[in-house]
Amino acid sequence: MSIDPALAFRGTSLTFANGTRALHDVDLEVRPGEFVSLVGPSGCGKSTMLRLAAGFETATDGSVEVGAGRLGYVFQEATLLPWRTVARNVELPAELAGVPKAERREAARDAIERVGLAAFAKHRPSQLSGGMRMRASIARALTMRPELFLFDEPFGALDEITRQHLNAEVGNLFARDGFAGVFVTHSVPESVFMSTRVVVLRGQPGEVAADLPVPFPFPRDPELRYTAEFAALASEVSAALRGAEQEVPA
Ligand SMILES: Nc1ncnc2c1ncn2[C@@H]1O[C@H](COP(=O)(O)OP(=O)(O)OP(=O)(O)O)[C@@H](O)[C@H]1O
Repeated sequence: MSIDPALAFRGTSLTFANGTRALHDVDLEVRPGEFVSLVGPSGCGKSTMLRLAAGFETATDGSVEVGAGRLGYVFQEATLLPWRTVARNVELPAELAGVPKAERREAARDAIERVGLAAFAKHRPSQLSGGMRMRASIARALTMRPELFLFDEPFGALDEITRQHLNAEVGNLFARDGFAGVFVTHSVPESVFMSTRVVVLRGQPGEVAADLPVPFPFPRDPELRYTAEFAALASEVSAALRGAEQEVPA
């Protein structure tokens, strides 16, 4: 018996009201237990795909199906409220959803613990590093126990070491919780390290140019990055990306 996809784009196209064609006839399924990275040239529609999955945009042709389930969304910016502590920021989605106080405090405590921020729960965002703010943002999404977890280039502004730590931590969360993940990035090594599949898009309008499985088991050791198998796959993704960037837009 096949499992229903957590997310499916079926012949999906989106043209914005101003005439910009962002996506053209995209077919992509993400199943529970898959972590799919989207890479592609700037403007090829990666963020638009996440916004469609979250219901912030509507397809102009084809459909976007999201399996019945809870959604987590982590943005490029941590988007924390500066006047609230980490704990109060993390409990905000549950608060807005009307979850009773004791229950949402417990969920926030658990999520903060899991991203390694327990000692900073009472700090305000301005007292944290960029990496810690992003951890808080991930914890906030975790409180909703997402079955589909969307990441819009969350680590682009971080230094390389912090980024690699967070790559491994999100990988551990994925290995433990088994959500379906969709992760937008401009980094080829990050896409390979994080994913069970890398989807390369070309634009504009955005279309799927390549879909490459990544066979390494989870949890993944950061040292994986220095193996020959990893280098071979990363160079395959880079080649597909170079091909996608050279194509003349329609
Ligand atoms: N609300 C909007 N109205 C009109 N055009 C839009 C809107 N949002 C995005 N676009 C356009 O749609 C195209 C796809 O944008 P999108 O942000 O999805 O690309 P992206 O691949 O995520 O880019 P980047 O890698 O630079 O973040 C771009 O040409 C962008 O300018």
